[in-house]
Amino acid sequence: MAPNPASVFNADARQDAQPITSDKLVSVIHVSLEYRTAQRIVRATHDMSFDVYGSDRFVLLGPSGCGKSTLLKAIAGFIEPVAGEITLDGARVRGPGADRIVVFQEFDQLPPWKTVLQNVAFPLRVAKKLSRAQARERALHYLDKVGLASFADAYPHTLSGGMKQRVAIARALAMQPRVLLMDEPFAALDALTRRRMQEELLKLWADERFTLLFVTHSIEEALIVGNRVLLLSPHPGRVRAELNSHPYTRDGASRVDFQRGVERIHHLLFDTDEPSA
Ligand SMILES: Nc1ncnc2c1ncn2[C@@H]1O[C@H](COP(=O)(O)OP(=O)(O)OP(=O)(O)O)[C@@H](O)[C@H]1O
Repeated sequence: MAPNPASVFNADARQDAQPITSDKLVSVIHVSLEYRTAQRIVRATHDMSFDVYGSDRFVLLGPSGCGKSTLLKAIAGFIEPVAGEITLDGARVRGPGADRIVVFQEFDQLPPWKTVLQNVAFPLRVAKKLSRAQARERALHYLDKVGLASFADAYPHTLSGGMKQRVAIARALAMQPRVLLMDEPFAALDALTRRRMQEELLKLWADERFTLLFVTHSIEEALIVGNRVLLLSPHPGRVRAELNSHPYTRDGASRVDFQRGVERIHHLLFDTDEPSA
């Protein structure tokens, strides 16, 4: 992808908005993805390229059908490209692995027969081969990070949607993946909880500096969560633009700046007459 993408904000803000590190972690190189059914072939993405750097909060943003989820599944290793390749640390992605963990939108991603602690600890024992005590310790550490240490013995059905998503995030982070993949993780939450979860995610990121690849169709969410935002157009999904974002504060100037960013992205996504960057 272009090394110097446009900034949605003013020139001063741009310094904040470059990739966080220079370590190229995930590369999507001329990737096309398809679904084949008995009746037809659906091309979900066409010739897409971009790079995600270590500690990036990289957002895929676009309207329904632009292939965001498909792309995330391909990076997770569940779908193989029909053209191009995806690499992680320079090695071709050939299937799923514990180095890429996905958090989905659905609240039912936690086995209901396991407690919160067991939900977080179990994959650590299986995939990371930690002892029971080590897994418990690490699970409790990440449950504490998401504010749920006191719910360790609760079962998922007793938790709110936001709490379930926090458990899913703790479970993913506890695995310490190379990339955390999130597919509209807050889309099914009410607006207030969604906003709080976005802030909590940013706080977690500030503590842990994990690499995040986040899918959303909300422009506001993309600007809040991401430091880099890839805009996609649909049918088939293609890269429309890559933009930098930057952390914004609650002061008036920042809010105006934010609103301008939202409008600019809206224009880039939906108007055929694109303004120059
Ligand atoms: N299992 C499937 N079989 C056939 N076609 C599919 C399948 N899943 C997705 N598609 C098609 O692939 C294209 C991309 O879908 P995808 O779900 O990746 O888009 P998206 O940007 O994530 O959309 P949304 O925001 O609505 O989830 C769409 O045209 C969709 O109809």
